[in-house]
Amino acid sequence: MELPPALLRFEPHPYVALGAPYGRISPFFLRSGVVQRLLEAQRRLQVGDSDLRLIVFDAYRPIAVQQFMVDWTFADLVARSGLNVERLTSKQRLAFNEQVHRFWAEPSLDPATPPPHSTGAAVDLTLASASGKPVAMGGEIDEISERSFPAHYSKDQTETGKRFYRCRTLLLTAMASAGFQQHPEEWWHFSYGDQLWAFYQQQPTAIYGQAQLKIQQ
Ligand SMILES: C[C@@H](N)C(=O)N[C@H](C)C(=O)O
Ligand SMILES: [Zn+2]
Repeated sequence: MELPPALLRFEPHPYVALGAPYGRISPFFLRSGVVQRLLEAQRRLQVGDSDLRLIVFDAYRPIAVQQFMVDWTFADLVARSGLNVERLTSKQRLAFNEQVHRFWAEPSLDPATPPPHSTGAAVDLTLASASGKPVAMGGEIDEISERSFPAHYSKDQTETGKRFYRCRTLLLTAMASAGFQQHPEEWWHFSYGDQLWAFYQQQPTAIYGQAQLKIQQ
């Protein structure tokens, strides 16, 4: 189902804005059981601070979009390093690929290993103020750096570091209380019922495989 209005979303959607090939499929689709849990996570969050909300950055990702984002991230990393993508040595190519795949799942077409977001059970999100402004979390969503590790600020004793860590902990606590599993290296990525969730929650199998979406007319 599409995200209900009670849950905020980033608009324009960041990957649609980059030209990712969604066709007429919504990037804000999620399994209805996952949406119910997100609403529960937002309720739990607001018990502690009624001014805070969840804001969804990304949800459903067809495999063609996963491939597009892997390629886009690779090209972006190379460009930021000042190198030319056409002139990379195989060693350099391998090193950039490693960085990309530390944060992005393989766009696998094998139904036995669906990328998390292709299941409709994974969501990238953050906290927002009551007016919908994203809260500073000490790093951007999708940032390829150690700042993305959930515990990055855990030992930072500066006032800003402590604030970032407190906000990340608020997000994690609300999401975990509704049954979500956080990605071990991405503070913004959570899932309920996919393979990553099953692995860390010690469940025998995932609940959800790759989602087969019907295009909305
Ligand atoms: C990088 C981020 N947007 C993300 O979703 N990462 C996970 C691991 C994925 O690609 O499924
Ligand atoms: Zn994600």
